[in-house]
Amino acid sequence: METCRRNVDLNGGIHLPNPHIATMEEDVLYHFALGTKSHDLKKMFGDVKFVCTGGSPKRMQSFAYLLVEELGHQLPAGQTLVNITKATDRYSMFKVGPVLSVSHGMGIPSISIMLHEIIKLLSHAGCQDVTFFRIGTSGGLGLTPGTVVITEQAVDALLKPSMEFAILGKKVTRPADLDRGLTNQLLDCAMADDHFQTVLGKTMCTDDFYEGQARLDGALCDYTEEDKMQFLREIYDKGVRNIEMECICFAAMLNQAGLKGAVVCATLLDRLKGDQVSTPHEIMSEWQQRPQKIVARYIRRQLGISSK
Ligand SMILES: O=P(O)(O)O[C@H]1O[C@H](CO)[C@@H](O)[C@H]1O
Ligand SMILES: O=c1cc[nH]c(=O)[nH]1
Repeated sequence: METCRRNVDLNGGIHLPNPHIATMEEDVLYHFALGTKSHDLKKMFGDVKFVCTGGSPKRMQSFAYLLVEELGHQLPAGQTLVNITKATDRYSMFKVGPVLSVSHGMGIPSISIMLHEIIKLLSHAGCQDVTFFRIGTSGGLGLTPGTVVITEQAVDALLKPSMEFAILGKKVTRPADLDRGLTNQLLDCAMADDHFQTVLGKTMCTDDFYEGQARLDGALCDYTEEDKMQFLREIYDKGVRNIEMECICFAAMLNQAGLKGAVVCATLLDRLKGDQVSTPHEIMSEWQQRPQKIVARYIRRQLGISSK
């Protein structure tokens, strides 16, 4: 079942809900160091069908290399993938066939800027039927660390399934629904012989890693351990299975733009058992690859590439 509205322009491409863009002589995508006059966006990006995003520039680079293998993509002899946004250090962006792998930084302001510019980029490029994925990390609730959570509903830090934007000095509330059909198709990409679990759950999005996520180990804290545990148990009882810092904005912006997307995150710890992220780097790096594997399988299926 599809739960999001679809938005296409008369040519079947991505329709921008902002009427002002069509009146502009040039659109500079400042944080990507790209633009409609300086670059042939159609030629560079016209075939994009999937946008995969996550906070860390390096993670998105390694995901791009995973895709090179998974999609059987041929790189010219001796060449490496190019960071398309190398003229700026705000975000990194790699293209592997029809997939863009882009970093979004940490938190809502950072992912919001990236999404504005990537949605405009895809529209300028005339892309059609693009699916978005946030491939991330999170703190789990009551799950074995390393478990992958596919978000069935994004909620804000007050458990609301919508995002409040402050626009022209007023609160504007936008729904943050994700596409149920896509979520279920992703769950179907989890394999019985995966050595990790993949589950569906609500994902809470906060504006802060420490007090915002009920941690006791930030520089500031004026609540007790009992307060913390009561809060975490309460949100667990309401279906929250992981906490991160971008999903509500990702879901609300895509929803508003009529685009479909999914959020797939590895859990790095069980927040019912602690606050510090202290698992050895190699183990965490393997956990971070788990959502990538699920999404890569989905993309392979969509492209009709048989399973290995
Ligand atoms: O999923 P990634 O990009 O790792 O992001 C998660 O990790 C960061 C905090 O460490 C936050 O941005 C949170 O959402
Ligand atoms: O606990 C965690 C771990 C990763 N990312 C978060 O936002 N929280």
